[in-house]
Amino acid sequence: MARIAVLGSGSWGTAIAVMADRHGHQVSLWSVFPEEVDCLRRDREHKKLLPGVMIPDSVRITNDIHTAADADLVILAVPSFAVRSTASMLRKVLPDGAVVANLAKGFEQDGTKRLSQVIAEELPQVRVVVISGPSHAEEVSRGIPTTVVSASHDQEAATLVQDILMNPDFRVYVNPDIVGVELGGALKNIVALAAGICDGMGLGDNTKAALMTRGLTEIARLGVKMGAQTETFAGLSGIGDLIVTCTSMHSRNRRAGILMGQGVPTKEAVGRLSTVEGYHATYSAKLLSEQYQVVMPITEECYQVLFNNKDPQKALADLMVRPKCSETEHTWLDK
Ligand SMILES: NC(=O)C1=CN([C@@H]2O[C@H](COP(=O)(O)OP(=O)(O)OC[C@H]3O[C@@H](n4cnc5c(N)ncnc54)[C@H](O)[C@@H]3O)[C@@H](O)[C@H]2O)C=CC1
Ligand SMILES: O=C(CO)COP(=O)(O)O
Repeated sequence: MARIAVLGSGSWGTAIAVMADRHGHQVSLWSVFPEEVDCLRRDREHKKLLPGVMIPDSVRITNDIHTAADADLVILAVPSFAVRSTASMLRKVLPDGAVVANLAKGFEQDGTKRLSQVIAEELPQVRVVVISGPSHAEEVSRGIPTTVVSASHDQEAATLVQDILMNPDFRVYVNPDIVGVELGGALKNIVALAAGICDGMGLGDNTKAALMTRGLTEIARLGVKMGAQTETFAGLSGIGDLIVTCTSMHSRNRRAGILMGQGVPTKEAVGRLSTVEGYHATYSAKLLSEQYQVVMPITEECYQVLFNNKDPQKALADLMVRPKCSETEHTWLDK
């Protein structure tokens, strides 16, 4: 039995808390919002973000960040925009060597920092782990078999997360390639948005398969330039998460894309869902593609659609008539 502090009580935080409690751990679930804590304590259910999943009485719901102080494992489950502010609240709370596992998939908002870098800046005393992979909260909370990756520069910390969280419904692999695992999780959301747009436009399976495949190619191209291992993108946090997010109706990124493909303006579509990380990730990925001089045509077209009001039909047409190239040629336009 481990003491686990889950910070962030949206759909993913609640799902992980419920799963860990089911497997005998002592779990606390924290929210920065007193109103959210009140609702969760009253209903024992997150009616808005994870309806139908009861939170057992054994999960301690709290607004006190100090509950994280003596946890064996601290899990950050807030959206990427809130990772820095939440981590900074922990600065005086967590002891040296504490293990902090991040669940958010994205970048620092309006910037290019990976979230593990943000956490390390705010919490230099802790060991940072990233948990990523195909794992919709709606399924994990119900015990549907799921696999994820635990990645860290500190193998002992990655293995501790594996030891604590792994159970017969939730299989955890370790991977030392934190850069690749983190980038796969953050960048697949852009492709999921694009896949949703294609679905909303009524396009076919061929188009979606092409987007997913070429999307992964450009994710890996950027990732390798940033120091990731190519093989990681063929794993759970790469193609695995890309598949689930581009095909599942649980995905908020895909659902926002579907609305956009049906003609709903970008801001309205994104605003209708609770957290659409792909919107912000597109902005960050565009900056990264420029910084690392990597050609990312799907990201570029997504950026134009999301931030410059480009018609998705025109974006797709422009992708189809790009200059001829070889499928395996990765650097044909790189400087
Ligand atoms: N929902 C899912 O199935 C999965 C989500 N993720 C990632 O987990 C992260 C969190 O996503 P969800 O739980 O789905 O979001 P959500 O929209 O369901 O929940 C958001 C929660 O974050 C917290 N929060 C919001 N603003 C905050 C702030 N300023 N400071 C501190 N806490 C704040 C609140 O507790 C809120 O309920 C995202 O990066 C997402 O990509 C990753 C894998 C699966
Ligand atoms: O990352 C996820 C599943 O692995 C969740 O995807 P969405 O944020 O699109 O819902």
